[in-house]
Amino acid sequence: SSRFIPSKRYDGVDRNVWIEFTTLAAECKAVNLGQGFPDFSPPEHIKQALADVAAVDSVATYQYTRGVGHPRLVKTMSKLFSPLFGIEIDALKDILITIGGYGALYASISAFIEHEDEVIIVEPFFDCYEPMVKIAGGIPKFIPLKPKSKESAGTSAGWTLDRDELEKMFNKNTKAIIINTPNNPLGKVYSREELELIAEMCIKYDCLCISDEVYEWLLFEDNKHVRIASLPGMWDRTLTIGSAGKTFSVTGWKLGWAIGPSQLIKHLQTVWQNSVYTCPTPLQEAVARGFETEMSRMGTDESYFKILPEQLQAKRDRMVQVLKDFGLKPIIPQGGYFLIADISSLNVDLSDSKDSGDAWDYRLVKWLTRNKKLATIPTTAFYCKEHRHLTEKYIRFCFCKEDETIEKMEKILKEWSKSM
Ligand SMILES: Cc1ncc(COP(=O)(O)O)c(CNOCC(=O)O)c1O
Repeated sequence: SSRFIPSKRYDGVDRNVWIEFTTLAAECKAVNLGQGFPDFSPPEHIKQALADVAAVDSVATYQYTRGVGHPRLVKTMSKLFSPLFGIEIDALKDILITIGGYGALYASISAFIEHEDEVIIVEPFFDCYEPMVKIAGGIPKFIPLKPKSKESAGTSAGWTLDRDELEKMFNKNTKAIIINTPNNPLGKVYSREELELIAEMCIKYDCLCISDEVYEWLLFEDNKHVRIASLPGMWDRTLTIGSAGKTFSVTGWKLGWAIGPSQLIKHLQTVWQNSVYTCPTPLQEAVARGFETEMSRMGTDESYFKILPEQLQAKRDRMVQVLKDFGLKPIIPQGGYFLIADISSLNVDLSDSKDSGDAWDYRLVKWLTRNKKLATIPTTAFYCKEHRHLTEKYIRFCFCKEDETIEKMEKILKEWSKSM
């Protein structure tokens, strides 16, 4: 009956690109280069850690643990991350453990964004930032990364923010800016200089920085991950988002965190104790042991934080070659799980009326999934409506996949090029 009218705060955020395209990929039994999850196994030690935890019938791992973070996990994380942030991280006050990076984004935005607060979102952006800001009553303001020239368009490093354009976004109503490095879907890794510019604006306009760093270990070539929270004047105004899923290739464990100063984190802890309250104990215990193992092998050839990026870089290069051989123009990513490719050379007849209202890339991705059994993700999902024209001719590929999966993609494209 019309009596049960849903709360207005969720108006307009019902459509979700992950549900739409993951469902379609499954229905079509397509090769899934869409949703960002590894189709290969996690490192032995993290699997063993969960097995060890499950094998011991102890109250400590089958019942509730500390609501805002399992003691063993936050203690290990404060040891691991303090030198990386260049500050003494208090295990109990400066960390909130959440349900995935999503949960940390939700807690950060819910804790600090309210009616009429403006939040600057750098595009392309991980799609949940916009609805989370709107649900909190905030006003998202979008600024796109852009290639300065045709040549620089070919790598994610070439897509940058213009200083004047960025400064124009800030005003007295600006409450926060959300950045993501390494970026999804572009694969851009912000340089220290680029982060210093953003830091300068945050300090000048006295606003928060939410820095989504879930791909913090996945950098290629000699790219270095710079944590904006470690820059002068930024620790006190930055919430850094992390993900165990992306750190240990266990996306299904859905465990993440926010790291920041206690005067900010205490408000995220308030959001958490009034919403989800606590996260799964066994997974937190397993991730704690995973971090302990990695700390004991940091910087060695056995470090997963060395092995995984090397594996992904090789997969990236393989996929780039396959796409170039097929006449597409991939943007070479500096880090992360993804790349976007200019597919305007594909003159596919998309007169399929079913999806006529959608952007071109939405229709093309549906066509590819249905007709070529190749699942990808449209990049306009990572842009606001007004800026969709900037990347309507790009689609996103995930290369965090088994070599066999990339070979299947190669086969499909080779078959296709024969019939062209
Ligand atoms: C930038 C970013 N932040 C946060 C998250 C969420 O992390 P978690 O899975 O830990 O909640 C993700 C996970 N993305 O996976 C979906 C996809 O892009 O295919 C992410 O990419």
